Amino acid sequence: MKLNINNETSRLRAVVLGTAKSNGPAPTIEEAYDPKSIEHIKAGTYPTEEDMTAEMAAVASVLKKYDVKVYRPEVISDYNQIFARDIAVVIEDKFIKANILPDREKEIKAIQYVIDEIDPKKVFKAPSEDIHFEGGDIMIHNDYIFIGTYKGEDYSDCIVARTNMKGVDYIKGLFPHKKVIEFDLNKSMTDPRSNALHLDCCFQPVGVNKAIIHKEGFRNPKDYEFLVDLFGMENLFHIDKNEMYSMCSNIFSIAEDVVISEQNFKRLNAWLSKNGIKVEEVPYAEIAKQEGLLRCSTMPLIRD
Ligand SMILES: NC(=[NH2+])NCCC[C@H](N)C(=O)O
Repeated sequence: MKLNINNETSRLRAVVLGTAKSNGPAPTIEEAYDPKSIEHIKAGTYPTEEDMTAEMAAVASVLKKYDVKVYRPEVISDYNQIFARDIAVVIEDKFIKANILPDREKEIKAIQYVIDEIDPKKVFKAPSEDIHFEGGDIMIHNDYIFIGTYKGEDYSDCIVARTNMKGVDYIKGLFPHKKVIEFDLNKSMTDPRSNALHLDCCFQPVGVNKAIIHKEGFRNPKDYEFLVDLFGMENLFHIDKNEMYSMCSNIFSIAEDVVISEQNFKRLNAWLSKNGIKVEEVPYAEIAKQEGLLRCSTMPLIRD
């Protein structure tokens, strides 16, 4: 398989879509690693395997309709394998295994059969354990690579901060010809409305020249201003903290003019349609309870 990813929106040909099968019983509060899951565990509304499996099947059928080759992870029993995005990242023709949160370490094994189809010279793994990065924080945007990180002094105690500056530097070293820009994100282990868990929870390019953005997700206003200058204010769709909480920035592009989005994102979906982007609506509100959505549960391998 020849990998090819240069941006977030070119026509998709092959993708890994996570699975909710054998997701295991609802975790305890101690086992959870994001504040939105904790909120639902406490409220007794943590999503069921049955509901999440049905939601992911709806995504699989949209991908099938567009003739996208879909790979699913092999099922590891009682293990959360929904968020395929984070376990590796494909940039150009390289497959880079993530150094992920230890709770999620086993997820990569389940796609070894996909990795086996890639030229081993194109498969990378960071050389040391203290280099942290997850796919949800990394976005290729043509000449740029955008990376979400957290520069707070409490990084090592913060389980919602998944990419450190060593991770940023590692990616920089692999792609010296790209402009690698890091963004310092706001994190909260207690309030999901103030937690930009990954970069794709507060920002994502869409269409040809547009993007969805949550200003308050950025710790440093200069990072937000950089994106305003790059995309142009008129091309940005701003979401508020409740929309970030619903994961509005985490839709998934099949092409510059086709996205998969959640059926309840009325304001966003209307803006997309108005801008000539076809919206394939799916139900994904149960998965959203785990602080991830469509981008998080997909890992593109080949785009045009
Ligand atoms: N790319 C993403 N935003 N992934 C979301 C992952 C959510 C998952 N509950 C975690 O904390 O790891």
